[in-house]
Amino acid sequence: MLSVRDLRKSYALGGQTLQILQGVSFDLAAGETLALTGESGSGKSTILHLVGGLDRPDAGQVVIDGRDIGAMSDKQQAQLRRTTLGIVFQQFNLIPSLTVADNIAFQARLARRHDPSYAADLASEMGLADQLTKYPEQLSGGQQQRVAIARSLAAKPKIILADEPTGNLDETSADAVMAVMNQLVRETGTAMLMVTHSEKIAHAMDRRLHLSHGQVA
Ligand SMILES: Nc1ncnc2c1ncn2[C@@H]1O[C@H](COP(=O)(O)OP(=O)(O)OP(=O)(O)O)[C@@H](O)[C@H]1O
Repeated sequence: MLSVRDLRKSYALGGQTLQILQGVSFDLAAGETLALTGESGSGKSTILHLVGGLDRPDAGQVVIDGRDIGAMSDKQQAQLRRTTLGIVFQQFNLIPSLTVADNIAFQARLARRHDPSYAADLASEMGLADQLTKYPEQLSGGQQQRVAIARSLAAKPKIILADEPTGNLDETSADAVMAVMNQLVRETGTAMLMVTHSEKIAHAMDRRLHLSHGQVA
């Protein structure tokens, strides 16, 4: 479902070059869940951005569902993101002028896969049933995070890319949200690549990829 080969990425900072990824390779099978761990600054979010086509690598290859994203235009990558990927990043990127219900449906509508009853079920499993007519600014950070998770799942993607999706939640809510995410990805055969600092969450996933010094340790 996802194949990453020899991915390299550096950033220029104040006349210096920071080598962040120095040849990272891994695969993610359909339906598999993979935890991405490593110390702060090790390049975990950078990998998610490169896999999601939000940034381009210096070298290396990302193949999603058989398609090499490096060979695609920005427009083609955006199309692939809409149809194949569910993205939950640290900034939730909710649309302020849309209600919670419309935010949850947003990506599914773009992908022409909006299923109102599935979206409503997701909202209630995420504890958002009473929030559907509110706007993002009226929600807490943890509620906004759950809207972003529900939005990514509602579009029934093949792969979910998630960057610490429960980072803003207390432990009980985080456990509940992770349980729903794990159950749904298993039921629907969705693959998931998730950055986490939590041992408990990493442990509950099929496999772990630990980054250290720019490489898979
Ligand atoms: N656009 C950028 N320009 C310069 N440096 C950057 C840029 N984006 C990331 N970096 C640097 O690259 C390194 C890796 O960042 P990244 O966000 O991928 O780490 P991370 O493992 O996700 O960290 P955390 O666990 O703290 O979220 C960091 O040192 C960061 O400062």
